[in-house]
Amino acid sequence: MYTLLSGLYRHWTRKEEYYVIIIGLDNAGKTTLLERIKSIFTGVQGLPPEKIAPTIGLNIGKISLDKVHVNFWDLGGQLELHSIWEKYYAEAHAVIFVVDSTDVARLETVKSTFDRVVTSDALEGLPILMLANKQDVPGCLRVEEIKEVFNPIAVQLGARDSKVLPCVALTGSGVRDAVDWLFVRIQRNRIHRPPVFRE
Ligand SMILES: Nc1nc2c(ncn2[C@@H]2O[C@H](COP(=O)(O)OP(=O)(O)OP(=O)(O)O)[C@@H](O)[C@H]2O)c(=O)[nH]1
Ligand SMILES: [Mg+2]
Repeated sequence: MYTLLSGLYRHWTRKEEYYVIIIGLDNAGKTTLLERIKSIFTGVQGLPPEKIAPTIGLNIGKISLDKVHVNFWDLGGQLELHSIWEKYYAEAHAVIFVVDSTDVARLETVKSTFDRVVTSDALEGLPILMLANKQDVPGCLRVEEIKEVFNPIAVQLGARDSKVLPCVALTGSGVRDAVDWLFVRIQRNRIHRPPVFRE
């Protein structure tokens, strides 16, 4: 009886955890986004933008939504760091791919990088959210223009959930919508990539 009750108690009180990787080229605004997510969802002020340096290793953030923990892994975007991303794919439940909407010169590099990400076997079926960041900068690529560029690649996305959303990581505009969109999709995809359960 005791075993049954303690088993039920453990079942009820265990916490579900999901992992989201934040990737994209260097300077896209990934760490700024992570700090903004922390500020919005934990109420604890994240690092101010002027204190954020280029990421070499990994930055971690954790938020709770409806008693579910969502962990964010923000990885460095410099080209020589891209091979490290793959080490996190197997444990990820979703991908946020951040694009610098002002960086027209590197669109081809963004395309080939995104192409490698969406065709990676380890990420197959996972929700992918592309964030068109820095929408506050006059003259930047608008979401519709970015969608046009990435539509040919999106064909390879198959039946998985994917979306392009605008955001301004610097001010937080669009960040809540982005996380809300992702949260619904990772839960919807839980049969294919179940959460981690923590006691
Ligand atoms: N105007 C504007 N600038 C932004 C925005 N988000 C980030 N930035 C700036 O872009 C620069 C790079 O931001 P980071 O967050 O360090 O970029 P990152 O993608 O983490 O870069 P790596 O760690 O090198 O991969 C910083 O100067 C930020 O202040 C935004 O929404 N608007
Ligand atoms: Mg960074």
